[in-house]
Amino acid sequence: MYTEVKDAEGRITAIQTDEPARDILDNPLINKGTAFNAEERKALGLYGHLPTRVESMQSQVQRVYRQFQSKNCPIEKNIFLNTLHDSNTTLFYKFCSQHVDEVLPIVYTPTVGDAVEAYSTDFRRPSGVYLSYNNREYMDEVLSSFTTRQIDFIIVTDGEAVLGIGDWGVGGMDISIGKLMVYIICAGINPARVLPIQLDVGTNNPKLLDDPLYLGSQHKRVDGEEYDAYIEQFVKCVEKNFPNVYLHWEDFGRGHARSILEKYRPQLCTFNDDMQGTGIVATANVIAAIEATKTQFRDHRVVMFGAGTAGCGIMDQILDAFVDSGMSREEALERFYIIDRNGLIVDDMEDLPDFQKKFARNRGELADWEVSDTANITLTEVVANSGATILIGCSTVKGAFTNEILRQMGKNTRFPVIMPLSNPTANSEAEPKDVIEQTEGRAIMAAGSPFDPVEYQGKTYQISQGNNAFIFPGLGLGAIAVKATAVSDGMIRAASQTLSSFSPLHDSPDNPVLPPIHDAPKVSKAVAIAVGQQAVKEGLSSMKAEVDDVEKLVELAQWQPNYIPVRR
Ligand SMILES: NC(=O)C1=CN([C@@H]2O[C@H](COP(=O)(O)OP(=O)(O)OC[C@H]3O[C@@H](n4cnc5c(N)ncnc54)[C@H](O)[C@@H]3O)[C@@H](O)[C@H]2O)C=CC1
Ligand SMILES: CC(=O)C(=O)O
Ligand SMILES: [Mg+2]
Repeated sequence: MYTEVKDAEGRITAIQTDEPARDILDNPLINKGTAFNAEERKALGLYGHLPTRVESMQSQVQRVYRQFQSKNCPIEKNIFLNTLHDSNTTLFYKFCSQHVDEVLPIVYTPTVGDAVEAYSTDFRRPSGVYLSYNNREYMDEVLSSFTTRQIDFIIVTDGEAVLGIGDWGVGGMDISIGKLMVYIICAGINPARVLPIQLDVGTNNPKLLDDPLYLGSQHKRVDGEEYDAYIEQFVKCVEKNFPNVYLHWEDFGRGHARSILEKYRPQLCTFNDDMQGTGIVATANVIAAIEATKTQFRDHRVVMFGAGTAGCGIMDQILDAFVDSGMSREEALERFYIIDRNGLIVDDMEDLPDFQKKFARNRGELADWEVSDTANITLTEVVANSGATILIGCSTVKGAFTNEILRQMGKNTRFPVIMPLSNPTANSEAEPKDVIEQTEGRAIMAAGSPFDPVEYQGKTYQISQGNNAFIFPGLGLGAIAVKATAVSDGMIRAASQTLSSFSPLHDSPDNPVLPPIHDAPKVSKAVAIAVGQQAVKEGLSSMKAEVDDVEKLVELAQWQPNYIPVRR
């Protein structure tokens, strides 16, 4: 056991522990390895357990960097960094904070996708909380065992729709862990106060069902009423054991993501990253693009390819932005088109889910469109007939934005907004190089995963990473800083407007739409302050005292990856 010693304002100033020497070195949250100084080594009984030389943290970081660089491929780097995380968490985050550009693609998209797929074959040690449907009677017991420390954040997944790679069952644990790392790198969430959780309800992935090494429950996914009851049990246990927690849902399947959020949003401080986080980033980009190109919302037509959790989540928020600009909802909806597996969603299609229905186009309005099959109107046809100015992809379909489509976007408008957002890199709807070339360098673009800059006609184009990583860390930090009781639409709008205000497009339409990803920590702090202020304004802060300085609360809630004294 260890306890945090805090000053009057709640900053952690020291760690007090009664653990034996070996346990201290095995506890990643307090271990400093070779950086334990002489005084600590003496007090904690560490002599003999460490090589003689006392190192500075910076010297440790240099060694980590050498070792990191010596790894031959991204997945080896991922394994190396996760091993470091599990042995010395503070050093891991210090290293990450100094090498954000190099580290994010390794602990997050795209490499985390490979780690999820290889979860069972590459398994080394358990990490996070596994809640199995088959052992559901122990759920409360398991969660209550984590109440010895303060938990501010839970990220939970059931692994059904991980990034764009599909159902990876228990391997989804690595996406919960990877996202928490992004929270900590970008927003300075305290790593001792987070809990990654995987709800193991089985898998429908035939490869996993046949794999003798698969580590999850090897049966088809539990669904329907049993699934809903399991989620209800989970939420109740979370509320009971962690009453003030921020509950983040990640990569649930299309059939569950939205219904879970809608059900629990009124009662919990909760957030769905794929729907809401992605929506905030895409909307921020659209707002920045419209402002920078000095156009009006009413001049635009928005096409979404892939009308699932992220796609419709994005369209909901862009719709709100159109309405905020002064249009009626009906007028705004006339400018929206969503496309799924059966082509453009039209109101005479049967069995449309509610989240698609509201964007369905009236069949009569399409009478003069030139299409080859009215029962399946393709993306190419929608882009040509609608005069789309904004094209977004959340379909997982690599290369869906063909050169013909990209060229048509360039014909439709001077500055087309093109966002192939599917992850990981291999699922992107378009290669940035094609987007730039086919639109003669005029596109305002963002992709979901990181891409190298593109050279075109003597100019270098930086490719923005339109990923919810720009938002969820700051949104979460802002919410916990003021002890928010909910994540309201107002807080979401505040996040989107703040991110938009950071857009380099405001200086010139030739600039990237988003700042570089290494600015995510700066952006996250600003987002946190705006979100916290909005929560206070809406009466959603549960702080006992009146809140007058949200910036200070945000700073107090932030953890820094620095060693602090450890003593007996
Ligand atoms: N950049 C970012 O921050 C984010 C990106 N995403 C990405 O968006 C993609 C989708 O994720 P979710 O919405 O969670 O999945 P989802 O499964 O809910 O949605 C995907 C949708 O695409 C449709 N689709 C599949 N094949 C299609 C085809 N050939 N033509 C038209 N539609 C097709 C599916 O029917 C489904 O409605 C993933 O690649 C994911 O990585 C998701 C969240 C955040
Ligand atoms: C980024 C993310 O949340 C996704 O691709 O699912
Ligand atoms: Mg996701």
